Amino acid sequence: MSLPLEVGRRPRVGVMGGTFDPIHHGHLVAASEVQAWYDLDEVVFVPTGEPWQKADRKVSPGEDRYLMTVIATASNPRFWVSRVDIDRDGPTYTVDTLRELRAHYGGDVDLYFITGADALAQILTWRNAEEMFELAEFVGCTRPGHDIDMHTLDGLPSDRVAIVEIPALAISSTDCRERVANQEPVWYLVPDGVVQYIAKHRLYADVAATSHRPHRHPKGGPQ
Ligand SMILES: Nc1ncnc2c1ncn2[C@@H]1O[C@H](COP(=O)(O)OP(=O)(O)OP(=O)(O)O)[C@@H](O)[C@H]1O
Ligand SMILES: O=C(O)c1ccc[n+]([C@@H]2O[C@H](COP(=O)([O-])O)[C@@H](O)[C@H]2O)c1
Repeated sequence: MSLPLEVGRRPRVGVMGGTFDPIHHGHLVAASEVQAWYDLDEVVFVPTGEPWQKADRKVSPGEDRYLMTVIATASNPRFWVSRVDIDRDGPTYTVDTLRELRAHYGGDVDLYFITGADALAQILTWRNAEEMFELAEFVGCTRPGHDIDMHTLDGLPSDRVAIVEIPALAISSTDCRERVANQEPVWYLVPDGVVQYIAKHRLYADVAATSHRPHRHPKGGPQ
């Protein structure tokens, strides 16, 4: 489902694809910033079905990632969540996502695919990259700890790729999963409803934990 879009101009829609295992405030801030910068009518969040570039690690069931994404985005009238990727069998390719979304809007739409700027450097390894750039413009959000070397953008069509600086949120899903496994808080890193969903469904309990607790300093400091 999506909003009735503004009559009289070609709709502008952001596409925020991600594994969202779990969705966190870094994702939400990126989507919100790009929505504002590009005056987007709406942003559709698309949880990945089978993220083939993450095949070496365990990913939570699509239904859990979909529901957490719905919970996280529910309060924003410009955000909605699509099942196109989790309902498609086989590895998820963005070119298929963009084709399906374009069909959903009847073809007459400008799509903006929102991604971490670091991910842009890998984008030529994605399936049918050339067609992807015809289907959407790509907006890379700068992300703390992932400084972008502009040379990594060589080879990308400059008229279809933009970089947007967003407020620094040093949050990653990996860190959230490790915190849960280690019984450390994820409050305020992910939306409140997502904290509750993770606890209720006992997600990430078996993830290898790495402690974030402060080390006890021999001469005192935080206890
Ligand atoms: N803190 C953040 N700020 C801005 N963009 C982010 C942030 N974290 C992730 N992204 C971007 O959001 C998209 C979806 O990311 P994904 O679901 O893989 O989250 P992640 O935190 O990178 O996950 P993981 O740690 O499991 O690899 C990617 O394009 C990624 O670059
Ligand atoms: O199309 C591809 O080949 C491709 C390869 C890697 C990632 N993607 C997409 O990029 C988005 C972010 O992926 P990830 O793995 O960082 O969560 C998500 O929508 C993925 O489907 C797409």
